[in-house]
Amino acid sequence: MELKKYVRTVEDYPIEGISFKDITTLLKEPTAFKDVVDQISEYCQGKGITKIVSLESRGFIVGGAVAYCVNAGFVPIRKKGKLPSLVINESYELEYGVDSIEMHVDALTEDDVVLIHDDLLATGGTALAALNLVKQMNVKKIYFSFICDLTFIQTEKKIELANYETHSVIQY
Ligand SMILES: O=P(O)(O)OC[C@H]1O[C@H](OP(=O)(O)OP(=O)(O)O)[C@H](O)[C@@H]1O
Ligand SMILES: Nc1ncnc2[nH]cnc12
Repeated sequence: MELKKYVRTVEDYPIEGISFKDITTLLKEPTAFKDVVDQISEYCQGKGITKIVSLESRGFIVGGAVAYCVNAGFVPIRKKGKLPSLVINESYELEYGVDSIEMHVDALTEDDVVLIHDDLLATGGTALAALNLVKQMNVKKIYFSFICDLTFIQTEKKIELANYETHSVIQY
C-alpha cells in the first residue's frame, strides 16, 4: 500500500519555511491507519518489547494501538506539567521551537524492553529528549519507530539516534 499519498503536506505551518507533514489525512483512512499499526507491530515481533513509550500528542495515536496489538504496556511522555506524580524532565529543541517533556519516574523498570514511538522524526530533538529520559531508567534495550522520517533533515542528534535500531514507515 502506498501510504505516502495519504499524508498531507501543508506549507508554512506552524511557521514560515516549515513543510508540515499532516498525518490526520492518513489516520482517517481505515486501511492506511491499520497498515501503519500492523507494520510497526510486525517490527516489534521477536524483540520481547514490554513497553511502548509514546510522545504527546501525535505519538499517542499509533503508539497506543501498537501497545494493544503487541500486548505491551503503554507509557506516555507528556509536555511539561501534565503528569500528576513524580517526573523526570528533559528540555529540547525541535524543528519549530523549544519545549520540555516529562515521564513518571516509576513508569519503567530495569526489566523493560522499550519501543519509543512518535509520529514523525524531523531534527531528532524530541526523540533524543525521550531517549535521555528512558536511558535514566536503565532498561534492557531501546528501539525506535516513527510513521514519518524527514531524512532530508540531517543533524548531529540524528547521528546519535542512529546507534539505535529504528523503523520508519514513510521516508521523505
Ligand atoms: O524531530 P523534531 O524536530 O523534534 O520534531 C518532531 C516532533 O515534532 C512534533 O511534535 P510537536 O512538538 O509539534 O507536538 P504534537 O505532537 O503535540 O503536535 C512531532 O509529533 C514530533 O514529536
Ligand atoms: N515538518 C514537520 N511536519 C510535521 N511535524 C513536525 N514536527 C517537526 N517538524 C515537523
